[in-house]
Amino acid sequence: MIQVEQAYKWFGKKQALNGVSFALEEGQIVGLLGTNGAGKSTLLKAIAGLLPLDRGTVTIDGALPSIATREMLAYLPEADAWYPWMKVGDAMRYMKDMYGDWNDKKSRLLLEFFGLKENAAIAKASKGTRAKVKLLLALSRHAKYVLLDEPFSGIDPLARQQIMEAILDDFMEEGQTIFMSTHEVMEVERLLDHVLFMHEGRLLLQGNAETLRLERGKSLTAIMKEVYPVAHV
Ligand SMILES: Nc1ncnc2c1ncn2[C@@H]1O[C@H](COP(=O)(O)OP(=O)(O)OP(=O)(O)O)[C@@H](O)[C@H]1O
Repeated sequence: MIQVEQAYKWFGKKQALNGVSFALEEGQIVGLLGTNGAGKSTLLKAIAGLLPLDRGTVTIDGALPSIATREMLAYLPEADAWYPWMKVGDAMRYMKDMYGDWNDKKSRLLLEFFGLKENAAIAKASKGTRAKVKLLLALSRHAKYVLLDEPFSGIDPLARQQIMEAILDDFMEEGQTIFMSTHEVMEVERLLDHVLFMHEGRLLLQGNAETLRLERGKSLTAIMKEVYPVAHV
């Protein structure tokens, strides 16, 4: 279980997290939805063990973020995570060397699914192709928790749908938890088991997706419009 309790983070005077608390059960697809600057990336980095909180705690299966918890987490960052000279195959080998849970068979299937070439230079690839490389690198690990920060950014809408369906049907592993940030609630609505709505460092609403839909008699997309201050949607 990923547990976040009373998380606070400041960057100078800017407060990025303002008392965020939640717990994520295993085996779920969780959406982290929110406005620009809501604190989504900051929260994911704190869980990934890349950014210390100023106050509060993150625990992963009861342990504070450390080298050991990083082994349990695959993290897809918003920024590119490879050296500029790397080809797709170099990035795959780099991740294989870094993480003992790299799954060669799955990485081959993902390579084929995304239509990527091992000898293609990543730096010269389109934004959408680079997003696919990042997804390949994150999903090829046999990690219990997969953190995806804006994973579909730059990928065209048609391909996004196919990728989401493939993640759900073919690439998500038993018991794995996928926690992903996105602005596109309508696109991911069908995928999500659980949802967190963030705004200006706070959680506005969170819960089981189906329960929220039943309680409020509307889609997550409509709920999102309802919970966010109009000027910021
Ligand atoms: N390294 C940093 N230095 C200074 N301010 C930062 C830093 N990282 C984040 N912030 C600020 O903290 C706030 C939260 O940023 P964060 O990137 O977590 O939001 P986000 O929800 O991921 O936004 P977006 O959807 O636009 O990517 C923003 O106001 C941002 O400008």
